[in-house]
Order: sequence, then structure tokens, then C-alpha cells
Amino acid sequence: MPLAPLINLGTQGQAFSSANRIKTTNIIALITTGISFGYTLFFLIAINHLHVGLINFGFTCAYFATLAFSLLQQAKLAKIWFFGVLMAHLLVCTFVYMTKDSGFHLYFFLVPTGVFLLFELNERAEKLLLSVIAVILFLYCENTMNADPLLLLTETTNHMLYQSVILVNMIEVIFVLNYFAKQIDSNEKQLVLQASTDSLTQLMNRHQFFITGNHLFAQYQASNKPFSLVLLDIDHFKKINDKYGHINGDKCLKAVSQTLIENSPADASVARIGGEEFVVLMPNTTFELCRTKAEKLRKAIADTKINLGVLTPGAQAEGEQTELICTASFGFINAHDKHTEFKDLLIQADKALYRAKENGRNRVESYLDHVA
Ligand SMILES: Nc1nc2c(ncn2[C@@H]2O[C@H](COP(=O)(O)OP(=O)(O)OP(=O)(O)O)[C@@H](O)[C@H]2O)c(=O)[nH]1
Repeated sequence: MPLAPLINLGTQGQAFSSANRIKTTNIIALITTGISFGYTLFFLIAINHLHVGLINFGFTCAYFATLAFSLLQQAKLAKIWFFGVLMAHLLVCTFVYMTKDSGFHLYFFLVPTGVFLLFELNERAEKLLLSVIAVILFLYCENTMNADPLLLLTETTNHMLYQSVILVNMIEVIFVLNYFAKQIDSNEKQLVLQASTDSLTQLMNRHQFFITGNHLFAQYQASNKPFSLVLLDIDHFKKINDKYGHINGDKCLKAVSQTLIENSPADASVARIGGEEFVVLMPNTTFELCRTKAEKLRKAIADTKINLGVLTPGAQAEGEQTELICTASFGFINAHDKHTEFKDLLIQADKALYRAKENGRNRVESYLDHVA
């Protein structure tokens, strides 16, 4: 049976962490269904007791029904149902068809760890209530003997069941801890990615740019190999937004990002550090080489035709083209001995960029040209 569609039931449209919890609930419900079915076969075949086998099969179906709640997007109900069925099942095992000697009530240990794994952080009342019920029921089962069980099991069979309960408890705890550890790892990776990436262009964001820039600047200071920084800003971007709409403005930002990635040197780092402001960090790049590379980037952007698709009604009425060409102004700086901090480079590249804007835009200026 293909399990992936069952595991993913109810995760559509959910936030990342909630979707993971729903997935985990579905996985645990499926595993418990499998274990319960194993016990059903044991009661039917090994113990040869139809009545007990059928009761247990009923609980097996009830575990599987957890997935129906997930399917109906009722995540909280799915979890309450699952733990409710589990506790009812353990009570029936201990007080209807077996006794506490089978050890089935030790499965109550899984409830507190399970609820803290599966419920959302803010579902405190549910977690606390289910955990307290599990502890009370465990103590009750541990201290009460079923005088009239449906199955009269030998000491050996009870011991075998007891060991199976311990084994399943251990496997489930190992599985849950392992799954939890993987989840934490994947959440951390996701958070690191989100914290360092610009969501629109997928380039490095401003925060990550300063981390990378400071690192490369420290490398430059240690090795004294050339290091350059290119700062660029799309020309008249406000007009583009006003004329073609914000969505097309975003398309323009994405197209410029793509052009920068495709035309920057392999060892360069590209970042979006403001609305329509980008930086390309170029290690191992001399002053003259940097000018050539910045010119190449300027030309590549100016040569890129951006397909806008649907235009705003205003732009349509004015008979605007569906293809947009935008330009950018560039300022660059090559690191030298007087630079003591990475941010000095950015400040001076910004001055050069300002000059490029003043001198007519769609051009490259260096800070040295400016100083001279
Ligand atoms: N579509 C879109 N627009 C943005 C985004 N971030 C900033 N902007 C817009 O970028 C525009 C920047 O305008 P200005 O700073 O006036 O610069 P400009 O129009 O490019 O003028 P010059 O730089 O002098 O050529 C503003 O209209 C912002 O609203 C974004 O993520 N998407």
C-alpha cells in the first residue's frame, strides 16, 4: 500500500511546523494500527479466541480512523481521538480480556511523550489533561487486578506479552526521539535558510551579506589578495512600479537577480540588500578587472527583456509594451590598506553609485574616479 498519501493527509495548506505534527500523527496512527493488528492476529491465531480477536480488531480500525480526522483537516480532533482510543484500548486489555500481568498498561507511558510531540505548543490544556488521565489510569491499572478476564493466560504467555509491550515501548520511544531529532534538524535548516535568504529573489539578504562580507574582508586582510565590491541600484524603479504595478516591479527584481547570478564570476556572492539595491562581492578581483565585470553586469541588465505578461489597466490603455527593459547604475570599490572595516567598502561604493546616478544613470563609476 502506498503510504505517502496517507502520511500527508491533512497537511495541505498548513504551516511548516503544523504540517510536520500532522504528518507525525498520521505516521504514529499507522504504526499503532500495524501493532494493534499484530496483536489481533496473535489473539485470533496463537490464542485462538474469536471474541477477543474481534474486539481487538475494532480497536485496530479505531486507530486507523485517526486518518479520517486528518483527512477532514481536524488535526486536534485526530490527536484527541488517537490518544482516547489508545487509553480505552489499554483499559479493555487490562480489565476485559487480560490482567495487568500482561503489562499492557505500561503502554500508558507513551501518552505523555506522545502528546508533547504531537500537540501544538499552545494546546497546553489538551496535553496536560491527556497526560494526567494517562498517569491516573496507569496507577489504577497497576493497583487493581481483573478477577474475571476473558483470556486465562499462562504465566509464560503473560510474560511473553509483557516483554512485547516493553519492546514496543522501547522501539516507539526510539522512533519518536529519532523523528524528533530529525525534525529539529530540518526546522533549524529551514530557519537558517529563511534568516539568510531574500524571499523574493532567493539571493542572500542584507543580514547574510554582512556576515559573508565581513568574512571575505577578513580573508582579504589575511591574504592581501585583491577584493572588490560592486553596488548597483535599478534606475527609476519607482516609475516602473507606478507604471507597471508592484507585481511587475517584483518580476523586474527577479529578472535582475537572475542576470546578476548568470553574469557574475563563479566565486562572487550576490545579495539583495535593499528594495532595488544589490551587491556583488568579488574576491580575487583587481580594480580594473572589477570595472570590466561591473560593465559586463550593467550591459547584461540593460540587454535583458523582461516579459511582464498582464499589464495594469492604466498601462494597457496607454498601449505599453508587455516587455520591459530596465537599467541599473553601478558604484564599485577595490579594497586597499586604508580600509579597516568591511562597511568602509559599502560606504564608498555607495558614494560612487550616487555619482553614477548623478551622471545620467545606466553607468559604472568607481570610488577612486570620484576621489580623483
Ligand atoms: N515591486 C517592488 N518594489 C519595491 C520593493 N522594495 C522597494 N520597492 C520600491 O522601490 C522604489 C525605490 O524608489 P526610489 O528609492 O525613489 O528610487 P528610484 O525610483 O529607483 O530612483 P533612482 O534610484 O534615483 O533611479 C520605491 O517605490 C519602493 O516602493 C519590492 O520588493 N518590490
